[in-house]
Amino acid sequence: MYPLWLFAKPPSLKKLAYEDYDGEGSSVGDEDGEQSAADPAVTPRFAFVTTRGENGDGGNLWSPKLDHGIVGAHVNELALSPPKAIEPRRKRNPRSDLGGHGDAAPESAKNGQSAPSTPVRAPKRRMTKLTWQSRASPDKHKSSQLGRSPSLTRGQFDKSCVDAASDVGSVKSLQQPASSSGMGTRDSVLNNFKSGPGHSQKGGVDSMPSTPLGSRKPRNSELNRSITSLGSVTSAATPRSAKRHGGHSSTSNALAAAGLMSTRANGVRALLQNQQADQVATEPAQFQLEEDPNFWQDHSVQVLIRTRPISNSEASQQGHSRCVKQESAHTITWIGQPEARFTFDHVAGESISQEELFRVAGLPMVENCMSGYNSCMFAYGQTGSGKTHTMLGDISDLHHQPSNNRGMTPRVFESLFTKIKMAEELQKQENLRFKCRCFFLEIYNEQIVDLLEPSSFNLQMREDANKGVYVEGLLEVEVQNVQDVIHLLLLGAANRKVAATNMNKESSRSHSVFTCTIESQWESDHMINYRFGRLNLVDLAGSERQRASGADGERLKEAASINKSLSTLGHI
Ligand SMILES: Nc1ncnc2c1ncn2[C@@H]1O[C@H](COP(=O)(O)OP(=O)(O)OP(=O)(O)O)[C@@H](O)[C@H]1O
Repeated sequence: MYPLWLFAKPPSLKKLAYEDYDGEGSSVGDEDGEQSAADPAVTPRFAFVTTRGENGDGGNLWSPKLDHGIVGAHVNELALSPPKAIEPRRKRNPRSDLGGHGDAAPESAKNGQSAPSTPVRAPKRRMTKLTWQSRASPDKHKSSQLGRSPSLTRGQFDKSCVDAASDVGSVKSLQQPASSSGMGTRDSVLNNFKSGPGHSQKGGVDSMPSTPLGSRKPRNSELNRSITSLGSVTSAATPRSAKRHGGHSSTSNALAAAGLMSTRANGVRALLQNQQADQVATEPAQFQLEEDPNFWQDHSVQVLIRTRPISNSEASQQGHSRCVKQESAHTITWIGQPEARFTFDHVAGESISQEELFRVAGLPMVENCMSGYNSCMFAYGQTGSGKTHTMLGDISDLHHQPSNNRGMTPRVFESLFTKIKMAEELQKQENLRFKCRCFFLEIYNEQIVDLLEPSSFNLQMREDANKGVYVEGLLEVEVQNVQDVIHLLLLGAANRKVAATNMNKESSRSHSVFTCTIESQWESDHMINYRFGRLNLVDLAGSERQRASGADGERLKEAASINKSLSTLGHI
């Protein structure tokens, strides 16, 4: 099951919302049936969501249809973080906290089997951190009457959390069949949802009306059209009424902002006339991202939204004013009509540095992987929103003069090898040794290509009783230090398919996956102990609308493949 997410599309906010409305766990779409939803079958641990700081045709959140509440988000990055489906770290043997090497694991663990000595418990399931709140909606009353909560839930990810319960320290555990965590999990998620907004740990659902589920069933046409062309994420999440009356906002310049929104809905025009828009400072308020280790221990999956700054060209075309404002470290508000507030686990403002982001999202993953937990971080979002910037960043001179703009991946490995060195030093007497192996692949036009050996293309995925799901013929390289990883990153980045589009002059045309298997062994009580953890860093290709990106010919074919595979993510 593990690699399936490579082809998958993280659920948009809309999908998350509709998933709960639907209440059946089946695929759903909007009235155009362009998008589907299902639980992602991976064990995502941390989710990024980033947004373009641009307010043109490809906005990032959709204006809600009043009687549906929130529709969706063109969420830009989803990255996943450490599994918490396991015994809380604070209860473990102190030695394991140094690198997680205190638990005696049997010899059988060597071949990728879980160490039975590690207790596993179901993860704490929590309600949404993705919520939507309507304020100053002229139809607020109507909305309540309809009894549809506009709140969003990230409950789908909870399934992954439960899956994560079984992936303690082993590759094998990642390979469970999807069915092993099927409806029961979803049911629990829905039950949680049904139990009301009070279960939300953070976020603005308090004022939400209670929500009867199942108010929206998927139609056949919706299901059939779930595989969509590029840009459908936006259009799928745009209410039909908005589409009908929307269109390009001629005055979208005024809304250029680091934000999440649809510029296609009437609300945008209304917004332009709204004096509130003037209140939005050109310089957004800044909030500190929380570095709260306990939070990570208690929650398996996190969604972080990152807003990128407006680029010079956007500023010259659209101006500097913003249409969203950040109200806290967890909420971001679109100042439209109706005003809409979105809540995430973390909101990273446009001023956040790569270093800060790494400390919040990357560091916990490193620690987790060293302790034998599988972790995954992936970036999802619209083209040009900053996924590659976040995941890879500036890796031009990493050997000699690392740039402050280097992204998550190089930082994760810098930290990993520093920690490995320390742990090996600390547990010298136990003869602790780490071994790391990496592969780097891309999925381009629905084909798997080895980025470290580009002559190997159209690689096949296989399933094996021992190895689980794997890509046949993929080169896996042992790395001993951060320089080795940098070498692989540079090699892979050079081989990755990139092309210029109207929306991004270096647009990734493929999904890339950098995976490192971290294996450790040490001796204690006359036994050899083994531990495995896997770290997946994924930079998905961006969703785009053909009209906005200007893709044609080969670019258009790529775009269709990208969108198809992103949509497929929703089926897993
Ligand atoms: N947080 C940021 N700060 C400064 N510049 C950024 C930031 N995020 C993105 N950018 C810049 O925006 C441009 C587009 O970013 P990037 O290529 O990472 O987008 P993307 O989401 O990966 O797009 P695609 O899906 O088309 O590959 C790049 O020039 C990048 O340097």
